[in-house]
Amino acid sequence: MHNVILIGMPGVGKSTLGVLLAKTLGMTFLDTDLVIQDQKKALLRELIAQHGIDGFLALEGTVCAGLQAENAVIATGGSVVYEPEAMAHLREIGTVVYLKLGYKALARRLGNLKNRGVVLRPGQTLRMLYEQRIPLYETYAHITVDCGGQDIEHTLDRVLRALEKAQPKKNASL
Ligand SMILES: Nc1ncnc2c1ncn2[C@@H]1O[C@H](COP(=O)(O)OP(=O)(O)OP(=O)(O)O)[C@@H](O)[C@H]1O
Ligand SMILES: O=C(O)C1=C[C@@H](O)[C@@H](O)[C@H](O)C1
Ligand SMILES: [Mg+2]
Repeated sequence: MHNVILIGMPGVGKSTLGVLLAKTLGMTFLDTDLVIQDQKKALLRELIAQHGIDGFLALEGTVCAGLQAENAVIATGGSVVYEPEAMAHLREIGTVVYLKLGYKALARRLGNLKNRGVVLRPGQTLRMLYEQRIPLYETYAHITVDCGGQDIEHTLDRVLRALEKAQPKKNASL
């Protein structure tokens, strides 16, 4: 039943790092963005265009709140933290790891936001999105790993060490 769930801003490396982590730990890998696409038979950007931001978030929330997984590393979409039910479920089924990256590094990493389908509301800048989401990631994380200033292999090492050390605060109330 125990899973590792990666949360964090878009482009921080949840999907890229998640696969490597799963290989290293001998776990399976799930990407909730791909689960949504598979269940709905549409691309994320098509779903956002079709249902609007709130519709997409509701859909993402429902899929993630019902996610069944065992011994899996689960990369989530950056927007899942807007959905309390989904986050309660994810915290229940595993250890939630927040991959943290400073604003400047993230902005450099992200490039074109539109191609990623980030759920930005009209007038909302990346900086505003960052400020809004950071407290949510912090609230839901069992563990936080700083991914700044290092390549992916070093980040992988950091996550592995953090997981080894962690006593998941499974019963901690939010
Ligand atoms: N040190 C690093 N760690 C992780 N990713 C890195 C690093 N340096 C560069 N990258 C690049 O940053 C990008 C991370 O994108 P990725 O799709 O894994 O992010 P994500 O967190 O899954 O985003 P989303 O929420 O949109 O799904 C990749 O293109 C990856 O190659
Ligand atoms: O951070 C976000 O706003 C998103 C990230 C993607 O992974 C997708 O889940 C979706 O396109 C929204
Ligand atoms: Mg991803």
